[in-house]
Amino acid sequence: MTKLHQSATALLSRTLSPAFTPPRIFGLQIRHKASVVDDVRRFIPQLTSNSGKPSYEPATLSIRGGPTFRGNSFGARSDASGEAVFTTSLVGYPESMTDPSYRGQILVFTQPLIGNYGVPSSSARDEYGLLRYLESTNIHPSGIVVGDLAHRYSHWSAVESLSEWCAREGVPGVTGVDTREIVTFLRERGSSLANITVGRDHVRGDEYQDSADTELVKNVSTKLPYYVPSGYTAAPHIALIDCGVKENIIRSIVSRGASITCLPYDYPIHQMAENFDGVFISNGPGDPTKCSKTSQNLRNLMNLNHKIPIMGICLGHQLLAIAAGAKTIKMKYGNRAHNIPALEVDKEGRSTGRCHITSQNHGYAVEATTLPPEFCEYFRNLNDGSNEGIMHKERPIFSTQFHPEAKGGPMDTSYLFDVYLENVQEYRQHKHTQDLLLKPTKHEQSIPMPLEVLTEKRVDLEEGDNVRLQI
Ligand SMILES: NC(=O)CC[C@H](N)C(=O)O
Repeated sequence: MTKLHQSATALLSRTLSPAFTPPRIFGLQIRHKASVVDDVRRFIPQLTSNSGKPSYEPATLSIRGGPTFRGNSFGARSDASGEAVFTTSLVGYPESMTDPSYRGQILVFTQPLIGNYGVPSSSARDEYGLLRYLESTNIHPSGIVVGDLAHRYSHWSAVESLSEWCAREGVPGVTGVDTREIVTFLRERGSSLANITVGRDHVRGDEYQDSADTELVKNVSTKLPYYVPSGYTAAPHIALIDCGVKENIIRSIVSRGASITCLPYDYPIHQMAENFDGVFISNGPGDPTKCSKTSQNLRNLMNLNHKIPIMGICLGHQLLAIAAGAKTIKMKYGNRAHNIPALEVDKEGRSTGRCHITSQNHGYAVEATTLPPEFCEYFRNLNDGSNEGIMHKERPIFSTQFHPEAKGGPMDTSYLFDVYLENVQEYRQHKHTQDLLLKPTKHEQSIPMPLEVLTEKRVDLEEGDNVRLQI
């Protein structure tokens, strides 16, 4: 059993160490200043007209080389194009729609009634300054398809209807179509490009745009580093490579007592790693092979620093696997659901007997057979046998295809954040001991502040950025 497996087992039954009790004092964090990317062009086609008022007109969903489904529009009066994918999740449409990993896709919900509990505030923040209800500030799919849109909604947290929200965000929706038939087609044929047209029929010559052709990760990643404090003065400090991070990933880390600096997806982390106690790679949209800058930086990091703990989720998992030398494939129609069984396996690939119900949203997967000998599979999908996680056999490095931070659940695998922070704490103690041995006079306070280090070392920060990034 590796150390990671041992600590995972131990963590299932134990409570967190006092160092990780939730903080009580919280500093103001600056994510809202540094990470808002509203100057970035969304991947949606030109709006035909967008009054901000919901449109209820005849609308179509047409699949390239496949059928056209006629229904009615809701949300924005605009056309949309993108890869049509489906999710079988029963709840959590506001969270799914604000997951940056859906950027540029047309999202079909198989749960027939969508919108019945409305949409919560997109500006409410929690004690960490993180969005309280949503995974990012914007809707990311280019269009939404539902069987039966609920015009009336009821929930204590709702501030608007699904249709009003989509209209405000410039995202069109189609309702009144048979989503069972759409999904049957997508399962047979695989995820396909599709168009939504509002107020008119789809005509020959309407182009199908493939969001994979755009720089998806670049568009959703933070443009500048920003800092999210945990509230502790001497908290462990994590470098999070933001490929389109979901708010609840950040929350899952800071609520466990570590502070985070979120870095742009192409940040040369290997040049900076000694300033952090751990590295985290987030989820994100698109094909992982298109994000080669990030996987190259990770490869350099793993070559240079043999001890730093690393954890990745979803796209982060795929990028870590690529950095290690493995290959990824495009799946036929992907896995998007909140109830997918992932079996834990040991170094020899045998079941440990532990199976978790997991939340997922991905169209690519790591080919476990291509992993180098120093890595092994960590979890495996019990439905289709696809890879669900990898781990380094000796070093504190692991990643999962599923989402341990899933909101609103299932929470089965949230213990993996505890495993990661345990690794971080251990590494930090090791670094501290080394420091004392090498430089006995060094005091903890001399650890450079993230911003000092970032502004000093990052050459392409623009003048004045450090002013915006006051901590
Ligand atoms: N949720 C994610 O990070 C998705 C990863 C990747 N874009 C995929 O579809 O496989």
